[in-house]
Amino acid sequence: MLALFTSHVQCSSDQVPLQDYTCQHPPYTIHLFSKVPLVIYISNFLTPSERTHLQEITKGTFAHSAVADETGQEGLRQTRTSQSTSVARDPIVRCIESRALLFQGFDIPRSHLEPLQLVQYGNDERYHLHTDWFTTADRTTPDVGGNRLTSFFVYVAARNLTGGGTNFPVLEGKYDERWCEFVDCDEAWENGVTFRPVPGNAVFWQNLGEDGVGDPATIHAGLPVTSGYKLGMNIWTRQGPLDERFRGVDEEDA
Ligand SMILES: O=C(O)CCC(=O)C(=O)O
Ligand SMILES: [Fe+2]
Repeated sequence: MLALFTSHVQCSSDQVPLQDYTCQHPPYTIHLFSKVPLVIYISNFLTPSERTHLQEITKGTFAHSAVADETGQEGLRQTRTSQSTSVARDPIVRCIESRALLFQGFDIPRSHLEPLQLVQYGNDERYHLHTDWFTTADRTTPDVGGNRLTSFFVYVAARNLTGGGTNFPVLEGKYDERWCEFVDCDEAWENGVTFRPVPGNAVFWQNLGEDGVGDPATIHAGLPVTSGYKLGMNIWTRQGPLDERFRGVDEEDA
């Protein structure tokens, strides 16, 4: 979460020319996993060229991820050993933002999105059980748009990856074998559900109930990467608009 508060706009000189770019959404496929909480697995949410672009524009910008403790203090914790970075907004990133907004209907403005966050994991790195919604009032003030209404965790890259699935211990497993393409069917029944980190795919879920209260059933973890490399991306939608201070200035909004 540190990234949100140190968000900055970078323009690397080796960026591809974007003048001729037009935003086109890929024909992704949705698989409704759970209605309450709402959990949807999405295939082909990102195109291969978007995945490459995200890696190129964030090269060399990763720092150890910070998490907030119960008192709302940011700190480097053993709970999260991955490295993260905030993604600067450019036309391709804006296209991915638009897709995430459209996925949720026509009613959510761009100002409700936090800057996209990339998270990378090497060997033995993980993110222990947590919720994406905050439990303390000082993390959900109006200037940051309140709490996190929804999350997408998008798999951007996987190189020689074993482990590294996204585990929801409270969700119930499924019986139909077709789920095994998206869910780790070797996971012990009592461990809940582990989504497979397939590059381009994503898991979407709703953190808050209709009453705006955080749903404990959305607790999840990034399981340890037992070999290889995993790169993911958080797209978090707040309940309301974030201040420019946290979102970064967006010329297109002017
Ligand atoms: O790495 C994952 O699979 C999940 C990461 C996550 O939950 C987060 O960054 O909030
Ligand atoms: Fe998370």
